[in-house]
Amino acid sequence: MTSPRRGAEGRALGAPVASSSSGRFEFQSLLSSRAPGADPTCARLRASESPVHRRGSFPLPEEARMDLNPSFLGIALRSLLAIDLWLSKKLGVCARERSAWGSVRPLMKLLEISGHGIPFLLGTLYCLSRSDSWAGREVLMNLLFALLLDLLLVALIKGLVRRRRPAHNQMDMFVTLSVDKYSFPSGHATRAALVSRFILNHLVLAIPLRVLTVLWAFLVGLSRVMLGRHNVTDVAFGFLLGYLQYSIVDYCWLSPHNAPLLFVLWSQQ
Ligand SMILES: CC(C)=CCC/C(C)=C/COP(=O)(O)O
Repeated sequence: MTSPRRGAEGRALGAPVASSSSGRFEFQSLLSSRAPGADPTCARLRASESPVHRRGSFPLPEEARMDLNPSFLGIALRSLLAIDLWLSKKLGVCARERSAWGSVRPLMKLLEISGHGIPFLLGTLYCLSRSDSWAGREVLMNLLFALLLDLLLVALIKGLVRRRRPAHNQMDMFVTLSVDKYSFPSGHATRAALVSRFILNHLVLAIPLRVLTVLWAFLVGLSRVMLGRHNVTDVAFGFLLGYLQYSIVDYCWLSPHNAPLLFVLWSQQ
């Protein structure tokens, strides 16, 4: 086995793990591409920049490890991305009418509408206008705040990340915003996680209804991938974001005590 000191010299480190049969092919190729011989310009720069080299010695093993870490992270991220794309394509079985599960597409589109922002916003506004109790108004006001916060955060992240929707997606969605051409994170998944956590915390429901609420959120997320709208990671991150958004709403909970003006104004409508 190569000693760490010898490993830090570059080429020599890669050589002993050259065999792909040893199961270390990627590791070896990673080291080779990092080796001074692989890129002479880079090698010169790295050698002259290294404080250890200036002292006329070899880099310490720790330094070599730090140098390699970003590449391991890069490889891990690229692998995750490749798995994500492969799995998302495999699961996109309702992306088109003639896809393998094309006949289930209408059901998936129903789930899509059930998690859309418009029915939730209109429904909350309607209930607010009909509510005659302060307690009910307080919960609905916070639900409205949660839905608006969700739209804002998702639009912000989609605009920043700008990940394209999967190539197999058919862009035939019901009312979208301009950022909805991007897919990360899934707005349906954030809303499903946020609303279901909100419902579970503020409505007194029998166990079967609580289970149904969680199942609905899960199915909304799954339908995004099956319809080919999203990759798996868009939905997974969406669930996480929606879950965290509820914590923000809970922390900033609006009440007649901390936002009296809002409640007075609304009751005068
Ligand atoms: C127009 C309004 C009020 C909301 C847009 C809702 C929408 C279309 C979100 C996109 O969801 P995905 O990111 O899951 O595709």
